[in-house]
Amino acid sequence: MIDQDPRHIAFDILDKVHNGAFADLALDSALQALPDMDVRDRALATELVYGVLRYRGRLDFALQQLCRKPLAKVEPAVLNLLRLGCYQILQLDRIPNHAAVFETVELARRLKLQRATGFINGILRGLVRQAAQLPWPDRQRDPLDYLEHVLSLPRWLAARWLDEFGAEEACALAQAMLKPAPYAIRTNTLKIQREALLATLNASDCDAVPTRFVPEGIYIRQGETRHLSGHTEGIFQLQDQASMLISHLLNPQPGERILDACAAPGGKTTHMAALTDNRARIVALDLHPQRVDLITRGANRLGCQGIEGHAWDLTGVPDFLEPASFDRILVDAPCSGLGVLRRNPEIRWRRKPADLKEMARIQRAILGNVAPLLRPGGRLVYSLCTFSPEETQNVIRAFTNEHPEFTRCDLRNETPAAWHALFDRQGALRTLPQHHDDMDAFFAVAFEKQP
Ligand SMILES: C[S@@+](CC[C@H](N)C(=O)[O-])C[C@H]1O[C@@H](n2cnc3c(N)ncnc32)[C@H](O)[C@@H]1O
Repeated sequence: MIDQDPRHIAFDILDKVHNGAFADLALDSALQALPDMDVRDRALATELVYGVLRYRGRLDFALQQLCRKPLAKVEPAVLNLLRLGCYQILQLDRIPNHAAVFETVELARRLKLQRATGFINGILRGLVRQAAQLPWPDRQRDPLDYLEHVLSLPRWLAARWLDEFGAEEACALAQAMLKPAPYAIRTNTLKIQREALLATLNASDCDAVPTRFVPEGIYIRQGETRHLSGHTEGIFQLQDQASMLISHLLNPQPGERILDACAAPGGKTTHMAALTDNRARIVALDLHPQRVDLITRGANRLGCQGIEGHAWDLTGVPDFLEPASFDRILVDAPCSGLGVLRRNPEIRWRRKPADLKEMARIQRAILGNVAPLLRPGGRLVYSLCTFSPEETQNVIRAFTNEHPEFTRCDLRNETPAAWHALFDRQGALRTLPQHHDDMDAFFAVAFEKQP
């Protein structure tokens, strides 16, 4: 029988993440394999995985106060056990400290790490004794240390955010990125209207409210939707509100030919199909063939038509597509993902400073290769779930220098006044969770090609 202990499952997932897996995918597949697992145990396993990954910086600071050798020298499995125990002691009120210590040591035994049980027991018991006296850095005196050790950012990222936003904003952003992401869904307007879906959800166990900006968005404040038949029937799609804004900014129209350049898993492709009432022809490209399959499957579930998927690496010229043959192009580019740390908490530990320049290089190549495909007078939207200057303003500057036929649009001129707080002074979209209805941090800019 597979072990249904939530701490054991959390440990396994953290181990997989340490070896390169994505936490959300690894956790989903582990929990799917255990359909009979108690709902509270599933919630605890999820909380432990996401909590340890989000708070790792804070946990490691606390553990280092109790551990004589540098944590980097502790073997990874033992360190993950320590983090699991530490998270329960420092962050979870509902678990008594003695239970957190006992369960962690027991788990070490079950994992055949007997040799480390004394070490783990000593550190966690020391932590329980000293938790109230840990020397946390002071936010006013040392914001960089505070961002690193209290708000759990790797030091290079803490230093960047401090530089980009100033201490107060950097702390507000880092604090927001420690919270669980909101549970947002997009009404599939091909099948149902938002009011009707809200009524259905609220008549079940959910507490559902409309999103503030996007007309088809819904926040589920409490309850689950996965078990509802509506998911398999395709009446909604899990999607963040910021991500839903992007297809609106492209503004696709029925009868048009649209390129979704980096389309998988298809959240925005299927949204565009819905916005055009299935009357646009959408070419959806992605690097990985198996990810193109996700677009097709999503489109089938949601009843979307007119979508044609192809695998293509857009750092090369897509010579199978006619120049000037698209009315609109969306480049929802691969990026550093720093705007979605709440959803993919392992990203904060995986990203390295050099990644930002490398992502920018790919983004510039993709934009350069799709530019000739847009017809004169057509519209291109470049969007990202990040906000680093390398991937935003630097890429845009390089693109407009190399392509003077593209002019930037001020998105405030074409969107409802209620949305204007979402745009910067140049009219680019810049959402931040601490300011904008708890949305993910997205960036988007629109261009028009000279007629
Ligand atoms: C931000 S995700 C797209 C999300 C998608 N637009 C949605 O809303 O569901 C970026 C996508 O770009 C794809 N990608 C990465 N490198 C690429 C390349 N060189 N050419 C084409 N697609 C690429 C990735 O596989 C990934 O699916």
